[in-house]
Amino acid sequence: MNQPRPEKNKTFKRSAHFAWEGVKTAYREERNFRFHISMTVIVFLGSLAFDFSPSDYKWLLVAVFVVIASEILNTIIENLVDLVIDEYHPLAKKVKDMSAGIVLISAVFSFIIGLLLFVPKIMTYF
Ligand SMILES: Nc1ncnc2c1ncn2[C@@H]1O[C@H](COP(=O)(O)OP(=O)(O)OP(=O)(O)O)[C@@H](O)[C@H]1O
Repeated sequence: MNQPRPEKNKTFKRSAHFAWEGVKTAYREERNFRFHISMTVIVFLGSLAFDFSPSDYKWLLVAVFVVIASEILNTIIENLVDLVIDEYHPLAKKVKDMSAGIVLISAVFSFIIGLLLFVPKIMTYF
């Protein structure tokens, strides 16, 4: 398992390549990440049915990126905990639960933004 540490990325292109690899890994391995990406697509397609202003789209982007970024952060923390310890430990539980809490809080934030954006637009149809 012990392999020499890979060389540090020397170019922006190489760094971007490995960063993209990380995003692809999160997509492949994390069901919740795929769920949030699907929700993002649905929300943006849904927004086309309404008269969204540039400011509305700005908030939509913030809501979407907050959830996706916190999902990646949660995945990083879970993997790091598993790397350090593979048996039950109360601290590992604390760290993983708090990490999941980040996702929960950002999902609630995004849900509220979604309600504030979509509900008034939907109401105009009634
Ligand atoms: N090493 C550990 N020691 C103590 N509790 C743990 C440990 N690993 C996981 N847990 C508990 O199990 C829960 C689920 O952990 P797990 O790593 O399976 O995350 P997950 O359910 O796969 O999360 P996600 O759905 O975000 O991928 C944690 O929130 C924590 O309460």
